[in-house]
Amino acid sequence: MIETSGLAVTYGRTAALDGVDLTAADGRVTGLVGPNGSGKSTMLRALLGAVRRAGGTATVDGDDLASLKPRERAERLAAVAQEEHSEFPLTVWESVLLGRSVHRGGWSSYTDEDRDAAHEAMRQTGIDGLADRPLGGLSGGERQRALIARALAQAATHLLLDEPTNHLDVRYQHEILSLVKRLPLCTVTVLHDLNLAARYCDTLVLLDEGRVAAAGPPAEVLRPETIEPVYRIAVSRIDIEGVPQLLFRPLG
Ligand SMILES: Nc1ncnc2c1ncn2[C@@H]1O[C@H](COP(=O)(O)OP(=O)(O)OP(=O)(O)O)[C@@H](O)[C@H]1O
Repeated sequence: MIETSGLAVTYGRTAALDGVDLTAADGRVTGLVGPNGSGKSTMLRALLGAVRRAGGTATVDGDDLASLKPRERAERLAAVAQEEHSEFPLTVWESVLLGRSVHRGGWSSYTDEDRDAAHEAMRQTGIDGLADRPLGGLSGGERQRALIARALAQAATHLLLDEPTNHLDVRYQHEILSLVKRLPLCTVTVLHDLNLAARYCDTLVLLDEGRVAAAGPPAEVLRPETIEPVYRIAVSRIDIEGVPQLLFRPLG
């Protein structure tokens, strides 16, 4: 479980997060949604310990994230950032295997268990056929799946994803999110697409200018009267098989 209370992060004079409370339960997908600049990526960075907190608390399974050593943090939290560019010309297989490095001390070599975990992560994300391809030569969608495979190979108990459907075609958007939903992990994911968020997240946290505008099950958060003032666009909602779906009206 990941919990934050009153979490605050500032960049210089900009308050990127201001008093954010979040509870992400085990075995559930928690979606971070909100307009551009509302603080979603900063929230993930704060959970990874990549930005300093200006206030509040952030815990993973009850332990203060700031107190964890890098290796302990990596054993608990795996992350896929929005854009990752490697300086090294790795193949997909080498990149996924790197997810196992957290379990290896110093220069020790990979074990059969590491290789099995890497194979399984590639199978789950549908990239087994790409093992020998250079990471730099993949399409955006293939690359995204390879990065998710590396995070799965890490076998952490908590997964942090920053727009995992970016670059994916509609079929893979659904495939990746349905995979994420099936994982027995505590997942926190940034999503821009509110209709995908409605379908695959158990809980949503709607951020607006660094504050929580609404939090709860998608059906409660995705109300037109909540969404319209935050995104500044008119919205109609229909519910399909109990899942809210939003239609946005053209501006002007
Ligand atoms: N490194 C930085 N230095 C200064 N300000 C930053 C930095 N990173 C983010 N910000 C500011 O912090 C606020 C939150 O940014 P953040 O990237 O967390 O938002 P976001 O919701 O992820 O946005 P997007 O949907 O556009 O990716 C914005 O006002 C942004 O300009």
